[in-house]
Amino acid sequence: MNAVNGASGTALVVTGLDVRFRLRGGRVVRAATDVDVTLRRGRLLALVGESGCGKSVLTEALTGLLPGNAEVRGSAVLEPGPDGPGDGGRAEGLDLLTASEAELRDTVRGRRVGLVGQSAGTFLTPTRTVGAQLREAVRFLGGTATAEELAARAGLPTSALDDYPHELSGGTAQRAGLAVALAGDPEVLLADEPTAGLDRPLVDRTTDLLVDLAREGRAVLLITHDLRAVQRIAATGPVDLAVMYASRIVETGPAAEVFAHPWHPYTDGLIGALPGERFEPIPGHPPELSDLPSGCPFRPRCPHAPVAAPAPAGHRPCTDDPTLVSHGGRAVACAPGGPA
Ligand SMILES: Nc1ncnc2c1ncn2[C@@H]1O[C@H](COP(=O)(O)OP(=O)(O)OP(=O)(O)O)[C@@H](O)[C@H]1O
Repeated sequence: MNAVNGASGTALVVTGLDVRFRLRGGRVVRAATDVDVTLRRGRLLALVGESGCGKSVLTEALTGLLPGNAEVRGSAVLEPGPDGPGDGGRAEGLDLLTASEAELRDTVRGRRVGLVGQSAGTFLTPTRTVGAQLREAVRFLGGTATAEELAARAGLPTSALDDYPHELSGGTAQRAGLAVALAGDPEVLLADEPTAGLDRPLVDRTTDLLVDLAREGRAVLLITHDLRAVQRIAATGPVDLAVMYASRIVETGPAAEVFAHPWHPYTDGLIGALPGERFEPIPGHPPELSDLPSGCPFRPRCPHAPVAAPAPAGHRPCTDDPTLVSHGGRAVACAPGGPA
């Protein structure tokens, strides 16, 4: 195992991703708007934002699992693997948004892009042991690791290989799901709320594992509501942060830097709401994605918006522009708290 050993560089580049759901009656839900995200080998990208802002839709778009009423634009290029062109001999990368279902099934899902979901244990077949299912996943995906090696990699006790899924605790089931996701030795790992429902020590163990998997050379996307968990791993790990609001990324950058100096007022509000920080919730609610305002969707909740007083000393005036702009290794929309 470990086709990814110590790899670095870009693994997956999402550019201008738009996802819209057309509903009966003509209503349109904008679940992703002009999303730019880069996953790098050797790093974990934590994607945070309030419920319903479009985080899961991103992973569904990347794995070709969006429902039939979705309209998708943009690109999501899976770069050639760390060992060169690899699957299909492609040197130019594979756009996951236009790849055929057969290509995604036969060369991408599980093999190059692994998926870990919430309650990972629930997708395991109830009538077969975890070990049997792990061995089958390795065979099917053409992996080389043994079930025991995968268990060790995912922090799953070897004794759990003889258990049936219903015999696993929540944390052990989550690690079983992680072991299955690693069966094809994917270079990209998408983890959507993998710590939901776990207690704090298990949250810490799971997030530490994901950081370790990134350190080995994988590109890891962690979607979570748990900003506190991200703050903890950001202190020492190779962790980037992307903050999503109302279908748009509003700020990205190295997580430790963003936590120390958030530029976007929404990022500042999320961090300020943490226990140990100001512990103040952001007033108001996110807008309906089927009724987004023009300009900046955060404007109605923003303390720096034009309706409020003129920009306080040391802050730039609100631009009402939701476009993400790069500043060095970071990018931010508007940024009243950002670089002058
Ligand atoms: N098939 C669908 N048809 C219509 N709207 C959808 C569909 N799937 C998702 N949505 C909408 O897209 C938006 C984004 O959903 P998504 O699940 O990505 O949010 P999220 O940020 O992951 O939320 P949470 O943190 O609660 O999981 C939501 O408003 C959701 O209602």
